[in-house]
Amino acid sequence: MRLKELLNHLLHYTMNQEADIDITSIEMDSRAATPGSLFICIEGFTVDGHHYAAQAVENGASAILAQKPLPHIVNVPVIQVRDTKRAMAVLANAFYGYPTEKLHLIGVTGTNGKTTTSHLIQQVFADAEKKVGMIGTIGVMINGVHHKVNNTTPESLFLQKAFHEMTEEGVEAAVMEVSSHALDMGRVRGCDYDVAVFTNLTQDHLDYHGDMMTYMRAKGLLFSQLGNTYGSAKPKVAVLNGDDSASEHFAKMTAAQIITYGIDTDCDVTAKNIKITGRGTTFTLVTPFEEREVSLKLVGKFSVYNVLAAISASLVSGIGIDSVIETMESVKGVDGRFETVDAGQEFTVIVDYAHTPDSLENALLTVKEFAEGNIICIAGCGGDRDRTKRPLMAQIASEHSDVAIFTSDNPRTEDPQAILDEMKAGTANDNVVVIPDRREAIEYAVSQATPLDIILIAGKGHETYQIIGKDVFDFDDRVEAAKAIGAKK
Ligand SMILES: CC(=O)N[C@H]1[C@@H](OP(=O)(O)OP(=O)(O)OC[C@H]2O[C@@H](n3ccc(=O)[nH]c3=O)[C@H](O)[C@@H]2O)O[C@H](CO)[C@@H](O)[C@@H]1O[C@H](C)C(=O)N[C@@H](C)C(=O)N[C@H](CCC(=O)O)C(=O)O
Ligand SMILES: Nc1ncnc2c1ncn2[C@@H]1O[C@H](COP(=O)(O)OP(=O)(O)OP(=O)(O)O)[C@@H](O)[C@H]1O
Ligand SMILES: N[C@H](CCC[C@H](N)C(=O)O)C(=O)O
Ligand SMILES: [Mg+2]
Repeated sequence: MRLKELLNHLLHYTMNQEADIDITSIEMDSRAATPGSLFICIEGFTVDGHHYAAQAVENGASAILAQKPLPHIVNVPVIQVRDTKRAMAVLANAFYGYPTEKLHLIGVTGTNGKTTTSHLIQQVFADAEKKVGMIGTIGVMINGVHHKVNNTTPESLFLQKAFHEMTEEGVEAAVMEVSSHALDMGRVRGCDYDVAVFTNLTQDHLDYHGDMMTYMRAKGLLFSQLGNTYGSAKPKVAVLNGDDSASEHFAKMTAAQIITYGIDTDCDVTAKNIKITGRGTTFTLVTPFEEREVSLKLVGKFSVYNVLAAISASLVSGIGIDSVIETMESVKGVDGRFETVDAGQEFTVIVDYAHTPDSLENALLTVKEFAEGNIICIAGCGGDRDRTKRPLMAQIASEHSDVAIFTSDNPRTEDPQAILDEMKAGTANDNVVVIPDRREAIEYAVSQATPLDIILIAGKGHETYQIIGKDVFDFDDRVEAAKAIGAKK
């Protein structure tokens, strides 16, 4: 695309020189710049991309977009705007041909359940033989092909590129997790959502947002961004959890139509007669049109919420109810979410991604519903993350288990023992054992387990690494548990 044509999409900018050049890629990392690139300087949390403009030019970049003067760059055009991140969202969208306007785009936000709900919706579309894409914690999937990502919701440049690839592959619908960080940092600006789903709001990420009200407002941006297309054949829909009071705020923030789901309050889509066992969950689904019996392989009340959210989003997306229910009944689970490890042992081992107070409590209460022996819970709290959730998670772990083992979960640049001390301060219960090394913690849990016991290994789910300092080591709770079971035999 010609640079001038691209810049036509911006209202205001200044330029140090006239240039009629072709732009073949947009990059925000100087190391990826090549001849033909427009390099965008982003002020990050760790470094300032403006310092890398010269390196981008050395690597061949044909133009630079900045929000500060760069007088030392004279050989290539320097375009200056007020806010490069905002401009990047506009330019990436234009460069890739406004891909989300060609997709049925579903965004899922909330503290817990985004990955699970997104996977359920994705599976509905795949089973209905629609080409589908997905973006989230576990990666980017385009027509069943997996690509790794660094963020649950990537930067606008990466997002628009992924959507473009989806349209090139003939994808009709895309479902994505929308994190509060992404909403706050403008990563999803310009995404044309058709359906926005809210799972729930409980404590997390207060290191970033500061307080719950600010955290909630960030989540609300998804609903205020949901387009207003009255009279259109394809209305925009907000799918809200009626049992969570934050939905009242989101309902006010959107001009879209609203459908509510829930269990405890009067909602459009609801579940009654819920029966939970260790092997699955059954309930009666009630929609505005009919009642249907549903039998899930997923366990726990929280799973019913995710399923109701996914059913609502799928129905408003035009998928027939028979097909939607068939998918819900067939889904065995999501990678690292309530995943059982079976290495021939007589006790149960469950690996789960609960890393917030609410999700840990839900996971443990679910285990309690069917536990016949002791519950042994392994829990840890991430370093360089919300410190205020540490004592809360510790208290929940010890209160709802017979043995609580506190261990490391990605200590990152913090001292692992200091994180454990902050956890330990949250509980006076005497059923707590502190074992900083996660492998040893798992070995200890396995050594203590007797038939009928349940070990819940929380926090890392699908993760296949442990981050200590800045180093990333191979580590998979499922593999470690199987090894420990093998060694016990
Ligand atoms: C705090 C935060 O959100 N950081 C994000 C941010 O990184 P940063 O600000 O540190 O970037 P930086 O390293 O300072 O670099 C600034 C600029 O200089 C450029 N640069 C840098 C070095 C160089 O040699 N050349 C160069 O051009 C970089 O490419 C970048 O454009 O921009 C990066 C690129 O988009 C993100 O990957 C990174 O997310 C980090 C990994 C992260 O951990 N983020 C978390 C807090 C987050 O966003 N989490 C949510 C999920 C939460 C949930 O699941 O509930 C998420 O959506 O992932
Ligand atoms: N609806 C829910 N309500 C409460 N807890 C849930 C819910 N769904 C899942 N969980 C718990 O939260 C954990 C994480 O679930 P999931 O990965 O789906 O959430 P997420 O919102 O994508 O998390 P992240 O913010 O890390 O991407 C699960 O392992 C489970 O313990
Ligand atoms: N998206 C979450 C994931 C946390 C997973 C947990 N294992 C940890 O490292 O704290 C975060 O980045 O805060
Ligand atoms: Mg997720």
